[in-house]
Amino acid sequence: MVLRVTAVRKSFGSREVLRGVSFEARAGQLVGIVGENGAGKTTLLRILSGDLRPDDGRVDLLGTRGYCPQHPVLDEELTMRQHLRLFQVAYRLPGPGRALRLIEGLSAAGYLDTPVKFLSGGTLQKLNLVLALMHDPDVVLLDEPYQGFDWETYLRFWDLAQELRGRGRTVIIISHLAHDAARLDVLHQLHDGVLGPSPTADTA
Ligand SMILES: Nc1ncnc2c1ncn2[C@@H]1O[C@H](COP(=O)(O)OP(=O)(O)OP(=O)(O)O)[C@@H](O)[C@H]1O
Repeated sequence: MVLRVTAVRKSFGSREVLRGVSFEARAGQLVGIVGENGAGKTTLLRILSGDLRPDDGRVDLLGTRGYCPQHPVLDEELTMRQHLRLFQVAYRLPGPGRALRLIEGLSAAGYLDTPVKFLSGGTLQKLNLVLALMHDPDVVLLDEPYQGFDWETYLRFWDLAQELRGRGRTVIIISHLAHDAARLDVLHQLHDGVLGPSPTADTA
């Protein structure tokens, strides 16, 4: 098991958002987590990424992780290429090759030298996604990764997800839409602070 989440609890003040979330994911699995607005999906993903500590419970994760947050954390003044360089150093990668191939695959190479403040929402999201994938992590945590993508890019995203899966990566995708169920191996629904099978999932 690459990822094991056991009885994770998290409250904000008196609001109990996660009330004992448990699930497991294997290498080469595409796992979806859906739930209504405010259900706690982002909170759960932040805990999996190590960005937020749970009040109780544990997360066991083998290998490296890549996190694509819902709201990109980028420097407005820097270009795409400068961001890739910063993350290349942070991840200790020998070169930008994989990042540039990902950018190319998402049809964003034309914006490499554009400062982030001038990028469209969809292009910004492409950069956000590439920063999570460029070190080819074992576990990929994606918070609504295709928001703002046009249809072509949305399809390319799913090709990319399948490619990661084929190479044994574990991909956790948060969405508030259940219509991607058929593309996933497992679909969980976060409801009332716990995970259950989604009523629309038939692929588990
Ligand atoms: N840092 C925080 N401080 C206080 N409350 C928070 C904090 N982060 C999240 N919450 C609350 O926790 C609840 C779950 O929020 P979260 O963002 O995890 O939901 P979500 O399922 O991702 O929602 P959406 O689909 O709208 O993105 C919400 O009621 C939110 O207001």
